Amino acid sequence: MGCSKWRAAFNFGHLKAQSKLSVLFTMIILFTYLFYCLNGFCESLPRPVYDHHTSLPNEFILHDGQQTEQVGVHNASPISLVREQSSEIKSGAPSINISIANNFGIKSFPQAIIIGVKKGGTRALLEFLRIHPDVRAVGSEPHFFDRFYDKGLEWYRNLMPRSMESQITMEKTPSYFITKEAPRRVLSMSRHTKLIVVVRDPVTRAISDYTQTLTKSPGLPSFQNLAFRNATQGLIDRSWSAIRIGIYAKHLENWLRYFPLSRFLFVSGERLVTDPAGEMGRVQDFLGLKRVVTDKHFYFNQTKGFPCLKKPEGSSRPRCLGKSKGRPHPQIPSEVLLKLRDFYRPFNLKFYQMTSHNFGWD
Ligand SMILES: Nc1ncnc2c1ncn2[C@@H]1O[C@H](COP(=O)(O)OS(=O)(=O)O)[C@@H](OP(=O)(O)O)[C@H]1O
Repeated sequence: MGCSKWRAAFNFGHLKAQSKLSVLFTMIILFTYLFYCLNGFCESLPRPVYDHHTSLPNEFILHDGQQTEQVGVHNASPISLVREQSSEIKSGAPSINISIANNFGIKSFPQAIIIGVKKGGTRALLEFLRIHPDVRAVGSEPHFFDRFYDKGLEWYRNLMPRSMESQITMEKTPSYFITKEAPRRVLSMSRHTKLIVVVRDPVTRAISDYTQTLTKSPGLPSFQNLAFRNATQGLIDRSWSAIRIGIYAKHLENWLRYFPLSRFLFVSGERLVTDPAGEMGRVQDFLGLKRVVTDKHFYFNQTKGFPCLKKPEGSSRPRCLGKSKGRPHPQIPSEVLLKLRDFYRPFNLKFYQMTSHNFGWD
């Protein structure tokens, strides 16, 4: 009798230990699975290409003529992100995409793109935006919608940094604004894409553009030699890209064939220098972001002659943009400048009308 009691007690104890063991085992499996998922390994499962537009669940979005159903919301944990650093902000050299391992979140198509204009202040805008915790951006210019479109949307999405549900993905490629096919291509990715254009006085922009080319090719003819088709008649050479890019009204007309004006934000390149916080306020409102980037993030660097960041992302030290941003321009004869101003005036006025915004270049 005593023996059978002891045997029953032993069996019960054995069962208890077994169930404890199985609970422990299940928990180990669960934790391992969770750990792997949080590190992004679950993402290697095949997934459809979809538009990350949280406000439009289950909407059908066009991808180059094909319809793809948007699949639910993303599961992501709110863990702080290590961001990519743009080398441009440090050295002024063309940006190298230094991707620091960050396996949280997913790679989404950009919901907002800085589409132009070249030499408008696009790098400054992107770096200022990257301070915002809800913005994830590619450091380098992907040039997908102009140069690499044949690589396909998946290639493009893979270039994007991982982002959380609450964050927006962005990129900047200023040449999109003047690329004829770009608006149709962006539309086929998502008609909800927000488009930001940083515009600057086209005359200063042209000189800035020329200055950049001059640093790469020091033997370049003078600005006036390139700007005029016939110097004596004062005929401007519109085929020169430095001139052509500044005809903003013409390029915008092309974009407006595909996107409504409400999808655009025009940022003043001049105000981005004189009042970066004010302009950033407009940008954050347009992107539906909390106004996190404010005047406390900027200081005016007298030596550089431009606003710099007090504490850019991933750094505790103040930082200015590199040497290629804010270069001194060559002196251009005043009669050349006058002719250029006359040339651009009607286009500028048209651009003011189209955007309902007077940028004050005339
Ligand atoms: N904060 C700050 N620091 C430095 N530079 C600034 C800043 N804000 C605007 N800018 C102006 O940005 C101009 C370069 O424009 P982009 O960045 O659009 O150039 S690029 O198209 O990407 O090459 C650059 O043109 P240049 O002055 O001709 O070098 C600057 O005038």
